[in-house]
Amino acid sequence: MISVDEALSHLFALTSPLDAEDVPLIKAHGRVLAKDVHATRNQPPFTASAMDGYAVDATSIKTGQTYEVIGEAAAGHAWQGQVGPAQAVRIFTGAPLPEGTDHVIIQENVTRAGDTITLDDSANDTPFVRPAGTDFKAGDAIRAPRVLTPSDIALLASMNIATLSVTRRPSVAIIATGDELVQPGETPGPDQIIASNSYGLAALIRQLGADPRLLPIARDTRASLALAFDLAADADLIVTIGGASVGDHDLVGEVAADKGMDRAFYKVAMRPGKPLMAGRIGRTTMIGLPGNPVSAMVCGHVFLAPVIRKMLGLGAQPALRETHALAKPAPANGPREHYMRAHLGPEGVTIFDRQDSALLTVLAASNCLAVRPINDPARNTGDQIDIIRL
Ligand SMILES: Nc1nc2c(c(=O)[nH]1)N[C@H]1C(S)=C(S)[C@@H](COP(=O)(O)OP(=O)(O)OC[C@H]3O[C@@H](n4cnc5c(N)ncnc54)[C@H](O)[C@@H]3O)O[C@H]1N2
Ligand code: MOO
Repeated sequence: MISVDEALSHLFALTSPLDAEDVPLIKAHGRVLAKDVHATRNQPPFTASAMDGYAVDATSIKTGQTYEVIGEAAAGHAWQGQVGPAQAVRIFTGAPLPEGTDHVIIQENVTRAGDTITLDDSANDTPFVRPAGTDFKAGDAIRAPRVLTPSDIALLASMNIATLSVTRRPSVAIIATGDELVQPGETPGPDQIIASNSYGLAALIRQLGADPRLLPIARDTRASLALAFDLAADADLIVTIGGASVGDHDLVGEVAADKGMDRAFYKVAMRPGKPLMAGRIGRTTMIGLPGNPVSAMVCGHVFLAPVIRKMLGLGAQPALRETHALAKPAPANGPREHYMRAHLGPEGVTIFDRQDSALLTVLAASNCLAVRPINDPARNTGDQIDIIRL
């Protein structure tokens, strides 16, 4: 058995970042920027008013000063001309400041009579202008790689970037295996259960920015599994679920070998997730996850997520860990790294008592995995412990 770190290194060696494709800005949210982007203009492109009021020359401002209002500037409608001493231009938020002005007096601070305004004593020193290029300047960069957020999309739009280069979404084929499985919504026989892992993993894969493809459930026969592998052949990543252990009906390893899998490893010193396997079939990486529902989901967070991030060009990093205090004592750990279902709250980390890898209710109640190193001794309330957020 190899360690979790060794398994991850093997998985990173099996995968490379995918190529890039161009997408319109409206489709770019959540995608990974593949090439640096440079602003094509300054923002604002001119010195702009930040308020509704009157544009004047700042040196003229004093209580009681009067100005003749000689024109109007609105957003999208600059006032052309030169503003002289004792003159002002009516101005609105977003309008370019006219020549000869560098200050906006907000309209609340003047008294207007016809075309004359008089400054109140409440006029202050704040210029209420946004100099050209205060937000960004032409040539300023947004660096790749980066998962594009809604804020990034707004900034890219402002930079006048209509199309951008993003990493292609990995296509991930999911093969659930087992005679006992039916799809959600079907009527199970008395000895059948519902395929849950495939749906949970598909959700995780989509959340990570990849495209999950659910294949029909493969039955516990070589022919059915072989057909599923053939259907998955054009995927970037094949994920099988179940059939990975040592039972007579655990055929995934054998059929993958028939399909030419170059196996990188089988079995990892972790709980849950021991019967994990991985390798390459042609150009496609294959990860065989254990069938127990919680095992499959934990392996999804610990292995699948870092692999997908690497394929997206986000680097080869294990799942992010944080350290928090235990809210409750934890028993000693054994010879496998243990990813314990737990809840992180204001009081700290509470590890659930029930850790059976078939309990999806416990997983759903968890918001993190508490990571216990091999042979970690018993821990007390207040001890620091590593967690991975779910
Ligand atoms: N003698 C041994 N038996 C087992 C060992 C072992 O080392 N020696 N390891 C155990 C561990 S740990 C795990 S994990 C399981 C994993 O076995 P498989 O990957 O072969 O999984 P299956 O036997 O196919 O299924 C296990 C369990 O999970 C259910 N299952 C499978 N697929 C799904 C799915 N898509 N959705 C929901 N549930 C699923 C399946 O019905 C079984 O109940 O092996 C132990 N045995
Ligand atoms: O390792 Mo199994 O994945 O413990 O349930």
